[in-house]
Amino acid sequence: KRSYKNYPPGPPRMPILGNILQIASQSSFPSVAFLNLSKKYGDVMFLKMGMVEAVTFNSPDSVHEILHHEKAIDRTRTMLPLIQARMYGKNLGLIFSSGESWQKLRHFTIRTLKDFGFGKAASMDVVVLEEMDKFVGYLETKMQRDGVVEVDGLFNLTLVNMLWRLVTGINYSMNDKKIQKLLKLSNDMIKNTKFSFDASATFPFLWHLFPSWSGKNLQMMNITALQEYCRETLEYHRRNCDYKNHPESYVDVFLQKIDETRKNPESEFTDDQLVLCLLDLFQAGAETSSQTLSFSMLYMLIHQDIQGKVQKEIDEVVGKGEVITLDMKSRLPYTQAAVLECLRKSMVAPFPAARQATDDFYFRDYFIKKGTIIMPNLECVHLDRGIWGDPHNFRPERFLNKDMSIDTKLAGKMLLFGGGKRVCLAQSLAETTIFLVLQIS
Ligand code: HEM
Repeated sequence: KRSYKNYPPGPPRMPILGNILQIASQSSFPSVAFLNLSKKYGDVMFLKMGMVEAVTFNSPDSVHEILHHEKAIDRTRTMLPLIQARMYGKNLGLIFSSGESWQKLRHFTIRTLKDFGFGKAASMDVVVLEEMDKFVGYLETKMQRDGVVEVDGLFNLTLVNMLWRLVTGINYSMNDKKIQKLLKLSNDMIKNTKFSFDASATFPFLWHLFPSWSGKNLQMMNITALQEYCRETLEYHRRNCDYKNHPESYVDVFLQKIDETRKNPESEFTDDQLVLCLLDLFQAGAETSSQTLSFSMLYMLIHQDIQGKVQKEIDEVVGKGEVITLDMKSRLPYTQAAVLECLRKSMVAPFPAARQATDDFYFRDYFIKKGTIIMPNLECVHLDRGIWGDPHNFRPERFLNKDMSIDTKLAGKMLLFGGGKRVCLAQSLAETTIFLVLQIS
């Protein structure tokens, strides 16, 4: 029998279910449920969800500390069958991989994408403006034809195109049926994976025993289709591009690396790794930014007065017939503040992909056992009264100093992109595209 001595406090556990019912009774959003429970049990809280043992962190200090903790860097691939299947049962890719292989691939990916203009003002301006041109054209046609557009997922393709031009060199049209289907599959997959209550995580044996009921069949179908698409992309480049002499994208440089290291059985650069890196960039890149933009659009629609102030500032700075570019950012402080407030309020990923304790350790006076799932609740930071005063209000002015400069200290308190060594590798790209896309829309 497990002894829970010195573990962080938490609600009493029921046999088999653990704390699932207590969590579900609080809210269908785990981040809100954890925050509510933490008011009674403390900011660092032990929870059992079926077979999963987790520690959640629900205050800005504890979240910050655990994100940077050296024993909480690894992800949880080994215990989640869905993630295992996604990674062909190996330690592959960028999001769920760990150890030296993850470190090398992360480093390679950041460096290579930067070489192709990732996050650089001049190249991002061009890519974003071209894609937004296509987007606006698509919107106009759709409005003329149907009279309405659905905002959910509206930005997905535009954002994938911005990213995919750097990653693969491919540029899809807004009406491309194949990419639309893949985006839908990816979207469905993310929506169907609710970590805390997902049978694949909490009761893996149910997932295997009842593949249809538990959603296993559907998830596996989606994941296989996405993996195949990434493999086709790789093969297309191998057959049709002069990647050896003129690499024109991340995929081309990766293929060069595969060739260079082919004789080394320990090499990180393999076909499966490239498939997983593409899959990770595709899934992480499309959904998060797109959801953030959809929410931002909603906030702007609800707060017409703020939208009016943003428009006025843009009209004063950007001349007639001129297009907005990143170098104008410093002359648009109110607009910057409004974008920051949109980012603070939208919080589309309240939990980073879960991490796992690599070893036994003590956090404050609490014992955390090797293998425990680590769940920092990022949302609690964005809702903290101590930091924001009135966190539930939409108020861009909070980010402005008296002299209309941005309060960078306050902006730095946001944790939308996680933190520590596993911080989102595309933070600057995401912030840049969101700033430009919002202003152009
Ligand atoms: C608004 C947009 C975005 C948000 C809110 C977001 C948020 C996050 C968060 C919270 C994490 C986990 C960090 C941690 O564990 O501390 C993460 C990781 C990651 N994100 Fe993003 N992200 C966004 C856009 C993107 C884009 C555009 C890409 C693609 C280029 C991307 C690629 C990744 C990858 C590959 C990781 C895994 C990094 C690692 O484990 O080393 N993200 N992101």
